[in-house]
Amino acid sequence: MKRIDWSSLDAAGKTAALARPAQRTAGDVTEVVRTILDDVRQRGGAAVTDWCLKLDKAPPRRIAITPEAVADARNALPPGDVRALRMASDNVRVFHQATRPEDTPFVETTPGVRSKLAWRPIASAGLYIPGGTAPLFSSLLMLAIPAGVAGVGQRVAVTPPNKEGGIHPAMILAAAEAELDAIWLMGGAQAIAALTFGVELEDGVIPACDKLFGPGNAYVAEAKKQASALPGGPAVDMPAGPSELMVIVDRDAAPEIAAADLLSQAEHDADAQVLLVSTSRATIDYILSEVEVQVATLPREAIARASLNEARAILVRDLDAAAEVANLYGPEHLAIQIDDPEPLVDSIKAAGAVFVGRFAAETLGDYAAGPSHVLPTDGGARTLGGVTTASFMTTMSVQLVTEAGARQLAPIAARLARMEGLEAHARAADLRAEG
Ligand SMILES: NC(=O)c1ccc[n+]([C@@H]2O[C@H](COP(=O)([O-])OP(=O)(O)OC[C@H]3O[C@@H](n4cnc5c(N)ncnc54)[C@H](O)[C@@H]3O)[C@@H](O)[C@H]2O)c1
Ligand SMILES: N[C@H](CO)Cc1c[nH]c[nH+]1
Ligand SMILES: [Zn+2]
Repeated sequence: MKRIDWSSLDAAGKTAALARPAQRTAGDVTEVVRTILDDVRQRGGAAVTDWCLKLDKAPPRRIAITPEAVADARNALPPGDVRALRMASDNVRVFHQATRPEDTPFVETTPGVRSKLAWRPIASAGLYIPGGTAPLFSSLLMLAIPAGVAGVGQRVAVTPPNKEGGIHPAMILAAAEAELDAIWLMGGAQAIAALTFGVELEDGVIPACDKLFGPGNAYVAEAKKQASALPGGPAVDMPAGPSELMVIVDRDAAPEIAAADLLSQAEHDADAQVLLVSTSRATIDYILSEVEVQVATLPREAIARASLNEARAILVRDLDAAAEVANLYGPEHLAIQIDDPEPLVDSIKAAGAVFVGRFAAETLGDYAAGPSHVLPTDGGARTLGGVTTASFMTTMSVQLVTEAGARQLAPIAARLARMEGLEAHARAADLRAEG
């Protein structure tokens, strides 16, 4: 872990200290992804199949979420796993139902001129569920449930096959909880390409989707970025790449808790980044030695250690400086483990999700608290929030004008139109002013 003394840095030094590390996988990611997207654009389903075989050793496959498939999946899991999945789904659904945006009331700006904002679901959403190194069925809940609550017409979910070319039973149960009728086994940039262009495959047709959602590794994140830049390409939710966690602690923090939280995100990916920020050098020392103890016991030790190479331990003078670090970095997750955390929470302006207090483990948010864990990485939190039902919706204004309203407002609009030199606009307004 790199150690940084924040108060010794000038502005350029601070920016450099918080720069995201070059991703280990970065090398030729841009070019590889461009090649895959071009190929799928030109050759459609045949190209998707070739890339799936080449990269994931299994052809794309449609898994129907039938009652039999769900029963098999349930039988394959211990009852406690099934209950946990049900509880997580319920919490995600309850949270998203309660936070689904509603139409605003009408606002009368001029007597007889009333407008409101109306929310509408998008028609189709492509949902990418990561599965390269772990089957993240929790991400399925975090995308497909909010999309369903929003009322999206068509939800198309994709996830990579496991090492045996199959699917984890929990993925099927999660799909059933989210009321999906199918999930496609395909991953990486080729899956994003399929959702972008729409393709015909042996098992059926994947439609081109209006907007693509979901987290993923560097290939997936780059593919979403390139797809959205294509003329007429899909919208995308946000950069949601390798996981990030910043933990802010004071001298009273529990080292084993802070260390466990840092490792919980480090174990995601060699490219994940974790940062520790503290007002106390001694606390940083305790936590770093605790990280060493705990990492050696993890099944994904190698991934976590690779991630820790790019971790940061930042000593700050006070909590104002800690807020400065957080707001400059804009972490995907921010955990605040200090005495009296509320004032610091108020000064945070850029984070995907904030976990307040020692009991608020980031892991609870990953699985079961309710809000979606699909959150912006790479500083996206400075301008973007995480996935919500609103991400699957659009607003349109609805404008109602009475005759009396038009008499008052049309002359103003006509005048402004003529000031802009737009005579046809002005005449359309004039006709209303005349009644
Ligand atoms: N920001 C968020 O909200 C959030 C949420 C959950 C997970 N995540 C992140 O999602 C990521 C999941 O990554 P993952 O790798 O386990 O699964 P993944 O599904 O994102 O990626 C696996 C796919 O990558 C492709 N791929 C792998 N190596 C390749 C290569 N050399 N060339 C071309 N394509 C290649 C394969 O086709 C494979 O199907 C992690 O980084 C995790 O931190 C982020
Ligand atoms: N921490 C991830 C988001 O960065 C989400 C996740 C899924 N499963 C476990 N964690
Ligand atoms: Zn996680």
